Amino acid sequence: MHITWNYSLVFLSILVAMIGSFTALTHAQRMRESSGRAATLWMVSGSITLGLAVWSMHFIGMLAFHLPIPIAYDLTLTLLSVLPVILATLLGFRVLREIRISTRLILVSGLVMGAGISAMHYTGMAALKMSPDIGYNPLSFALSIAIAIIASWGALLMMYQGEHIKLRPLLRFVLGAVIMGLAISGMHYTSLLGIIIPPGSMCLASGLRIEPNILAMLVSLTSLFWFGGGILATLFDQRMVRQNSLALAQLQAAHAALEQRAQQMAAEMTRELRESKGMLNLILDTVPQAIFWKDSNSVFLGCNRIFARDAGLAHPNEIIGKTDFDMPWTHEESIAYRADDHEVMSNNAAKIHIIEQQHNAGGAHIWLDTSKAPLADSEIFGVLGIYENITERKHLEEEMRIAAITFETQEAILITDSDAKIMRVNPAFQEITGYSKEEVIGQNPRILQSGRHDAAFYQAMWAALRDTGKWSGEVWDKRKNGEIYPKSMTITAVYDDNQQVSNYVAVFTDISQRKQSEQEIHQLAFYDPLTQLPNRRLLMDRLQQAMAVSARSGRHGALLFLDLDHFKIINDTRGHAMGDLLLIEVARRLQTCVREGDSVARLGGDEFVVVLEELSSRQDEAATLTELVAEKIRNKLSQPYALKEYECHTTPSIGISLFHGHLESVDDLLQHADVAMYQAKAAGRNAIRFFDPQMQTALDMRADLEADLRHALEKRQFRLYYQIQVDRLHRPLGAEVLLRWAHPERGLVFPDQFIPLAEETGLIVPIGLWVLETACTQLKAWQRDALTRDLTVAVNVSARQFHQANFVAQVQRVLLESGAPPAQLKLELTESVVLENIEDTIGKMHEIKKLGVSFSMDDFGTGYSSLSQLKRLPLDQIKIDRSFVRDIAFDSNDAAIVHATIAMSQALGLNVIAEGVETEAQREFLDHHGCHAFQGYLFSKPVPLEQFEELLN
Ligand SMILES: Nc1nc2c(ncn2[C@@H]2O[C@H](COP(=O)(O)O[C@H]3[C@@H](O)[C@H](n4cnc5c(=O)[nH]c(N)nc54)O[C@@H]3COP(=O)(O)O)[C@@H](O)[C@H]2O)c(=O)[nH]1
Repeated sequence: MHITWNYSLVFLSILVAMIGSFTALTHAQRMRESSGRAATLWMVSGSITLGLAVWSMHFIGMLAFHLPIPIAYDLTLTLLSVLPVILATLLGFRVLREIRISTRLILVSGLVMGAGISAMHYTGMAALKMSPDIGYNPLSFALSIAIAIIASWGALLMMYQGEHIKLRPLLRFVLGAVIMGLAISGMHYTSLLGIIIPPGSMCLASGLRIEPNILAMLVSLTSLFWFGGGILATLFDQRMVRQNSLALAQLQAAHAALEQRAQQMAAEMTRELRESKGMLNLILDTVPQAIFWKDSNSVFLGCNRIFARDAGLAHPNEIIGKTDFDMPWTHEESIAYRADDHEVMSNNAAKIHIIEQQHNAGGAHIWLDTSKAPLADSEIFGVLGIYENITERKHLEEEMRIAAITFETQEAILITDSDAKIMRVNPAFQEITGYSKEEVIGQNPRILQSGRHDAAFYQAMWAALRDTGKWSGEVWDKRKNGEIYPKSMTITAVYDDNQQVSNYVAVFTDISQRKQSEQEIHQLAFYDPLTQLPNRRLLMDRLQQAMAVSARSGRHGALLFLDLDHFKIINDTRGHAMGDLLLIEVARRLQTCVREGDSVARLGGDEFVVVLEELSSRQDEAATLTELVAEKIRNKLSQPYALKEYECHTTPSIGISLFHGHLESVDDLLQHADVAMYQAKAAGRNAIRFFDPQMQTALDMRADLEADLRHALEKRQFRLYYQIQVDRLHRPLGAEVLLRWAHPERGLVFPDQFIPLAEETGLIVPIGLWVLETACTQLKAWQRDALTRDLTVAVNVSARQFHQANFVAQVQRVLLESGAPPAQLKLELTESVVLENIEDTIGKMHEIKKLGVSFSMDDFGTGYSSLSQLKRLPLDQIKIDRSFVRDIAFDSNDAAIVHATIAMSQALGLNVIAEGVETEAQREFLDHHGCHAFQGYLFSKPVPLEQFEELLN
């Protein structure tokens, strides 16, 4: 079908498209420059404007399109065709609202808008309602759509990415509008160029049928009117915006001026504030206390330098935002601080002088005096704290407290001024001296002097104080009651800052007790507690001194060793208490016998030593003088002793050893005197003997004897001799076994020579047992012979042997083992054996008697046993000592003693036997006076067993 064109309308359509595009783009620009609802309004109006521009261009373009058939437009579709383009533009403009418009956004927006334009066009074409339908050349169809999209992109790129093109914005807008207008109209006419309307086609639309030129004019005018309104609105809005901008600029200028002024004022205020803050900080840092302030949550807001230093911070500002738990003090301390904060804030009341300890940053333990107060304006917003480090003060207080306590000590303290005038005394001083402080303050300490020290003593004291500032020593002073007492004192001079003595402090203790204890200890250590005489230790010391003196002076000295004769018997018979009294009296008498420079000592028991000094340079003279003293002593000690109700007698045996310098040792000297004393004893007691070298020989012999004795038993050197005991008709009653020592060199040694030694060394115990065993074995052997079957055997038992704890068991065992008849065994005990621990003796004797063994009291009359004691002993026989028998015929005393002994034995129902019977006269006397059993050389000496048995035959 042939198509013709009205080119005026074509031109008009393109113009409308461009003007509409321009209007729409200005709206789009306003949209971007506005915000909120205004932007939306511009977006909608721009979309409608572009839609209208496309639609008007299409409509005018279609009026320029002439077909040879009548055509009309379906009104509804024609009107509806505007919607796709409006909607697409809305969508495209919405994209353009973004602040930053990227190329991608432009591509999207252009695509949408191109699609909208195309949609509008082909919808508008459909409004023709051609029959058959209009066909489209596919190439022109595609090209039309491409032109719509590409031209839209071009317009938008020009608008929003065209800043590189050096054009004024308005020109860019115009160019954009031209491109957009070309896009719309290009699309339109490209599409129409490819339109295919077959011949015979008919337009079925029944729309408006108005003169196309008039309609074109109407549409054009309406559109242009719209576009003009739009441009006006844009211009108005721009103007408004410009005015607003101007107003804004003015406002901003005013604001800037105001701000500048404000800044000036702020700077000024800041400067002033800085100055005042600086002053405040200066004040805070100058205050000698630590200051801090916290908010209501106990978070630090600030502090001064002292606090910062205590907290270990380099600068006070570092405290801000920290809490106590960030500080170096302990967790517990932090809790306590926060509790104080809370208390202060909740009570709205200050808390002052909280004395507390804290661990500061250096780890030191310090004392703080803290005060806290609430910080408030309209309400409490924090707490202000201030504290002072009072550690020094605390230490001072502590020292003063200690000093005060020290002053209350047990030691007396006296403080004087530099002139020695008493200023202060403590309670201990008052207690020790008896003076109240009122009595002594203002006085000179010399009121305490006892007078025991001379002026030199005090001069030395003051000299020491002057030279060293100190004196200590022991002083004898006087109490108020006049009692003189020793004290241990230290005086210290106190100096002032100018090194001048300001005070003297004397500290002393009463050492009376100590002195007394020392004295007691000394007494115990060096003196015999019973007699108060020097003991062995002190004697040795004095002896050393005496020898030293002798060495210097060349004069002889003498050592007298005394032993009381038979003291043991007195002790045992009269009791130890009486023995003690005797020893005390002996000591007293001894002291009266010597000069002041001489010494009397007690070695122990009944042994005393006297040391005589400075006798003479000649030995013979010294010996004579010593003998005189010894004689005096012997005489004095031999006088009766009245001990309570008893009268006692004793005599001393005195051994003397002279000394001259250090020729011999102290021990040797003592031993020599001891040996001499034994000589005196051996000489019958109550005697005086000087030590001489022969004595030493005897001593050595004794040592040799002891060595031999120790091996005698094992070497079977002992023998038993038997001495017969007979009745008045000379019939054998039995025998006393007597010990002999058959020594290979010494020959036959008699008991007197070794029994005392055996007693001393304890060897008597095994020896005595051997005697008992041998005697019992013999007794048993004799049972086999009628001649010997009834004989008794008497065995001597020594003290040491008898007092063994197991002596009874020993006898029992020996009897059992030997099979000897106990009734024929007789044990001979001496008085000294019996009287030593008499209770034990009686007990043992009873036990042995129960075994069937009998007892004979040996050497009767030589001891000190009393009748009352004898009565208690379970004796069977009394043996009259040979010393009484010897002179029985000549000595009436001995005769009387023997007579009395026999009578007493008879009275007590005891047998009596006499030993040492050597003559017929003695035998007759004894027999005549009632003693009918005899032992002595008259009948036989002690003989070996074989001779004894021969004797029986
Ligand atoms: N503990 C023990 N002591 C014993 C033992 N054997 C002896 N002794 C004691 O030794 C003392 C001396 O004994 P001894 O030298 O044997 O003298 C005895 C007789 O020989 C002697 N005696 C006897 N008759 C006479 C006499 O007529 N004249 C005279 N001059 N001497 C005589 O007497 C001694 C016996 O004395 P006694 O024992 O008192 O009966 C002696 O005292 C024994 O104690 C022993 O084994 N154990």
